[in-house]
Amino acid sequence: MGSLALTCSSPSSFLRRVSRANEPRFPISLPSRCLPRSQCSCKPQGWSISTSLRIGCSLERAGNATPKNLHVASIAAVSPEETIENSSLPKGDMWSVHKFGGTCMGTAERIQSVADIVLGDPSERKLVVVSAMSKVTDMMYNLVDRAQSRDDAYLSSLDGVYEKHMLTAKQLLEGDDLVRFLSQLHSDISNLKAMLRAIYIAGHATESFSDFVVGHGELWSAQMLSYVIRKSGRPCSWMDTRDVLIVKPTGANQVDPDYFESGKKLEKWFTGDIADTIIATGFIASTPKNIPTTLKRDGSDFSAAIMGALVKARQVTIWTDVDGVYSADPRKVSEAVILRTLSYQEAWEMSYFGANVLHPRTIIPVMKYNIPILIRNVFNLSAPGTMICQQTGNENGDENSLESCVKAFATIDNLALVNVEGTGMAGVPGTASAIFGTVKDVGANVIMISQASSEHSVCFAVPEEEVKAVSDALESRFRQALDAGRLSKVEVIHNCSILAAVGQKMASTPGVSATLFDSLAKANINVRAIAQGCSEYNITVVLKQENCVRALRAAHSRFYLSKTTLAMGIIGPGLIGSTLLDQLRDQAAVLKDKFNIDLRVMGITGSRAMILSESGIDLTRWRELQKEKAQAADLEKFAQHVHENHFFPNTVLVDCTSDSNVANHYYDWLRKGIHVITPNKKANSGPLDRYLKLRTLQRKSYTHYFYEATVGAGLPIIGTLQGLLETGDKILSIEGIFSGTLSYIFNNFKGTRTFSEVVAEAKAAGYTEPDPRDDLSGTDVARKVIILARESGLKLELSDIQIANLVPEPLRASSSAAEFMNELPNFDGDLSKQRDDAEAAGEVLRYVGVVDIANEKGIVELRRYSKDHPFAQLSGSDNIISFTTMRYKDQPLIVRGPGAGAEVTAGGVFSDILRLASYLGAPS
Ligand SMILES: NC(=O)C1=CN([C@@H]2O[C@H](COP(=O)(O)OP(=O)(O)OC[C@H]3O[C@@H](n4cnc5c(N)ncnc54)[C@H](O)[C@@H]3O)[C@@H](O)[C@H]2O)C=CC1
Ligand SMILES: N[C@@H](CC=O)C(=O)O
Ligand code: NA
Repeated sequence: MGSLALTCSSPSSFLRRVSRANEPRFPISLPSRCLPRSQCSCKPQGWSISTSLRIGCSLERAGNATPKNLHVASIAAVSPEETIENSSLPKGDMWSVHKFGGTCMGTAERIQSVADIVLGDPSERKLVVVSAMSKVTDMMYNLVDRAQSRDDAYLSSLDGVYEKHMLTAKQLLEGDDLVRFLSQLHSDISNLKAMLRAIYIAGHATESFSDFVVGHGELWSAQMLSYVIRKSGRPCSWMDTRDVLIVKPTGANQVDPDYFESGKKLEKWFTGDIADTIIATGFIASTPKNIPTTLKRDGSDFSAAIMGALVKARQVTIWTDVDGVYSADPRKVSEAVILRTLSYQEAWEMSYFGANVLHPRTIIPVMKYNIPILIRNVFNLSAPGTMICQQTGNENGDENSLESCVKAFATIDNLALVNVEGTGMAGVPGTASAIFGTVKDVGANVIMISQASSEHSVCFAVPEEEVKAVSDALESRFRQALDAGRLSKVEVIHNCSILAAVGQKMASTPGVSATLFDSLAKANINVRAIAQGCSEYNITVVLKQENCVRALRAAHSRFYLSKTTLAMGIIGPGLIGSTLLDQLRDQAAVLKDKFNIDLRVMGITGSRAMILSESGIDLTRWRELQKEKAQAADLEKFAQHVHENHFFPNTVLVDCTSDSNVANHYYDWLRKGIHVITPNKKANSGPLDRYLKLRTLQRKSYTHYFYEATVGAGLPIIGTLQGLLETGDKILSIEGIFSGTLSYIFNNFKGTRTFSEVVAEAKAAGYTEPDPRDDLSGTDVARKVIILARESGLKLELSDIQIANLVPEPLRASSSAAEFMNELPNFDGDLSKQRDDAEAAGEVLRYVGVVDIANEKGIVELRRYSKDHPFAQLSGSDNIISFTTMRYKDQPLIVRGPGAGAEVTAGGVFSDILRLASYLGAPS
């Protein structure tokens, strides 16, 4: 204790300060009035007046004398800012402050790397703040805990602490340096042993005892590093920040720096012979009474920021083990990116929301002086890091783009929402105060608050573990109001999370919240509460915890990447499914690069085996993987994996089977927010009530169900019909050749060819259903007729359709498709005769389906058409569908083209997938 503080803003605070700073060691008497500065002649016995830039005088203690009395010459009004402004620190070269955390100081090699970083940049003066070696602070706290619980193991733990530093020092130092360090270490350990023994006997450690013990980690790490730097020839001083940093406890495990006192102490410290490189201890400081204390947990960053402010550093660099601040927690969002810049406010908001950035209190000291903080990775020097600074200009490119105004997303889990509701709250002053007063009385921390201006309800979030006490207290506080009905309820919604979008420019950019909520709606996520302060640095939404990661991914991808990501599960890798997978493989890169659409197949399941992936199956190898890595198929597990266990917010299951059991799941999937795309006709042509339930659900949710390929494969049949209906046209009838298989068969069933021969050809070409009897029986066409009839508003069941069945009666019960194909040649005669009769009349046979809207019926039959009719002109597997409507009455609207086959069908499914992507926000 060498100097007294004589500056303050008022005589009374001066009195407090001097007496606090000096009692009980330096009893002083003070004049009732101070003289003007020019008249100062104070020189109490045993003290000298030292030069000071700030005030008329400050006093230095000479020798061991204690001042008998003290005459204060002047009192200047000096704020802490001025204190720092006028600091008499070495002027000229700028200082930069660097802080290396415990991980950076974890081993001898790492300490050496830190030294190399410091030595590698001779450009300016450096004040390097270091943490204890990793885990040491925990070890030290553990020592205290053990000692006060009278556990003898504190002694062996202390040996462990000694051992760790001794071994590290031996790896780093040699000769006199090593001897000096080890002797200091030894002496510190002996003192600690005595102190811990006292704690052991007392069975209790005061906070200052405990702070004194734990602070040793920093003392040792700082000394070791300074020896290492000196060893390389660079002059280096080391600073025990307990000699410099003065902090005042504020309760709640926090301290406030006393810049004024600290500035003075620092100034004093600099009067010695100080090198241009200083290694300082993080975390530790002294109280105004000179008692060792700490800046509390994670205090080294704070130390660096305070030192930065005290020396008016050009920059404070926080060295850590990540490349910088991410746009979202990279463990939850694989696409999270490192942010190049953040404003102080943004960094502040991010830290509040639990992002591992900086403690908000670290930002305060540097923000005051506009000192930038750079976060850098000690293990990756090539990464530029994240700069936290005052932001004015257009740091991220396009000032007005949504991407640049939302910087990052953060989440807080394990919250509960409390909703206090009732008509008796509106217009009653004091209700909010009574509610939050009650919450305060149980000591709960309110994380966010939302109240609509109708004032009928107040809702707020508190940590889950505090909600029981809060709701009990509210119920008891408002018992009378609840009984009288003025309050209707105190409701608790458990298992909630907060998602916050953070960004300073949100304040001036319209559409940010619309985009955020749109992304959540599209991911089928329900928002329970919303809060946005006037500062608009963040928009906070509360949602169920189980949706939180998906919400985070949806919002992040929508804003940050502006990329539409879709997690897909492919069910039924048969002809269509495998062709689709190959098309996806060939097109994925183009979609990603040119259209910003990222499609990931997270799983493929057949009826017996499935393969799953966390980040997307390599589609160049999916067939091999199916052999090597497959597990037993389980559709529930499959859907759950694709939906939940991935990094993408939007999920689509693509059903490429013809299985009605798979179709039975659509309702449940849509309800869970899983989009469904399919060429499988079973859902839309199955039981009418199931169909209507499914479509009702689809219409009222944001979840999509697309099935273009169920009719006419890739031809735009469903889309055309929907377009006509949605724009107000009225459908009169739909008539056409809906079966690629039957079109192919009758287009080629000419001359002397047999029916069975042409059927085999259609099957080989991939036009038929898995069992060709579905085509020949007319069932497949009837299903398409039903699909179009229902789409047009008719409520028909499959059994309502009259169908001409082409499967010979005896083969309808054949056990397999293969057996049927074997037997079919035996029944060629009948159809050959029908064909020959038609040909003789100048006509052709065509298998057609009709939706007759006026008569509310569907027909599927084999008809004869003259050779110049459009239906007679088809080739290959062409479908032809003619829509007669009020607008297209005289000339029907006709869609024609190949309506079956692997490529065109898979292409139709693929285009549904892209339609979904564009509904979800991909550029159209
Ligand atoms: N082939 C075509 O030209 C067209 C076909 N479609 C429809 O596409 C769908 C697929 O047809 P294809 O690929 O030709 O049939 P496919 O028989 O070649 O493929 C179906 C696949 O689904 C698998 N599967 C069956 N049940 C399953 C289950 N419960 N779980 C998982 N996998 C299961 C089968 O093992 C098979 O791999 C059918 O619904 C069909 O109606 C639609 C338009 C045109
Ligand atoms: N088997 C069907 C194909 C798809 O629906 C057909 O032949 O048209
Ligand atoms: Na189609």
